[in-house]
Amino acid sequence: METITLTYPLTEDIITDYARPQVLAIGQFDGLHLGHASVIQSAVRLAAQVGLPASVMTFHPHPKEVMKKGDYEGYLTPPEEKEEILREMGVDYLYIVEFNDAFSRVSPQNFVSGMLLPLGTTTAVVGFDFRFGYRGEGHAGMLRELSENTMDVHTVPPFLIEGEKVSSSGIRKALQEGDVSLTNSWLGRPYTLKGTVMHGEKRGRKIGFPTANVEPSEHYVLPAKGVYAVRANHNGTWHQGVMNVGVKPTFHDNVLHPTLEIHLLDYSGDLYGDILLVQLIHFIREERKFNGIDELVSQITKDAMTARELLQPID
Ligand SMILES: Cc1cc2nc3c(=O)[nH]c(=O)nc-3n(C[C@H](O)[C@H](O)[C@H](O)COP(=O)(O)O)c2cc1C
Ligand SMILES: Nc1ncnc2c1ncn2[C@@H]1O[C@H](COP(=O)(O)OP(=O)(O)O)[C@@H](O)[C@H]1O
Repeated sequence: METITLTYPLTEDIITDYARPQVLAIGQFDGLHLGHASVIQSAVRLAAQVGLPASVMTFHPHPKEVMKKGDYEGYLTPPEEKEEILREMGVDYLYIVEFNDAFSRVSPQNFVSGMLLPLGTTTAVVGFDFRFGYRGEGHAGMLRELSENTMDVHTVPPFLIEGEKVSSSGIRKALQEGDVSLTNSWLGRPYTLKGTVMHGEKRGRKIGFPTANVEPSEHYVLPAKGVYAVRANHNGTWHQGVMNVGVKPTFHDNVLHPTLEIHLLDYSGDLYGDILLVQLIHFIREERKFNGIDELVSQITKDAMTARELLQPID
């Protein structure tokens, strides 16, 4: 898969290098959840049927981040992770359109005539609720007409789980409520965060539970405060672990921003400066204020046992 950053209007170089007949799935696709996967898989299937490349067009930064609407909570899948997932899905070209103030004002007509058609899009594949162009005035039903019938358009129906429409907003809400089970079932994989291990207060090792403090590498949607069973990948090896997302009320008052701390169950070594990929597997309990270190340690010991029981053995 090749990743290409696009700006509007397209440059002559981009058109020379990338204009070709292609099947293009278009969307924000934050989360790449099962609904998004069904749109992208439709594009990959259609492309294979007609012998054309399968492409995906997405937008970065997230429009809500740029428009500063105030309800922007972060990414479920930052660009790098999106790229990895799309590569595995068999996508040939990933176009990342730079979303900025000027792009937000491009009309639906100009998006089609200045972006989709010059790239050679023969078929556009979009979700049922796809909106595009200034103020989201464009919708799936307008794409064919705006292309003057030169583009085929496939609209993919909502993906339902137990009668509910899988959506990025539903996943964000579930994560912020600590509902790992719904999050992972709608994503079709465990929610994953990536970050670097930073120095903390050095208390963990003294109480028998060293915890790697993970500073997220991107502006992720953070899970609710609480304790989770996790799997963590360090240099290609998966470990079982138990993570606290919180403000450590036993030791601190008035901390605003939660930190992510992971105790790996069967590990000892130096992780500082290293990258961990952390998969949320189960929610265990809410964070609490304990009456002293002994109570906290006895609870963390129980949490570690619970995590061990909840996590499947790793092959
Ligand atoms: C599994 C687990 C559960 C935790 N639960 C709580 C909790 O409920 N309340 C709390 O104040 N701190 C909790 N902590 C955070 C500990 O207070 C923290 O790991 C310890 O103070 C070490 O901090 P340090 O890594 O900055 O040295 C938890 C930590 C772990 C690993
Ligand atoms: N099983 C383990 N799980 C997590 N970190 C570990 C483990 N064993 C050793 N470490 C190391 O210990 C550090 C955490 O120790 P801790 O005393 O909590 O210090 P800090 O407050 O700086 O996080 C980790 O960053 C890592 O380098």
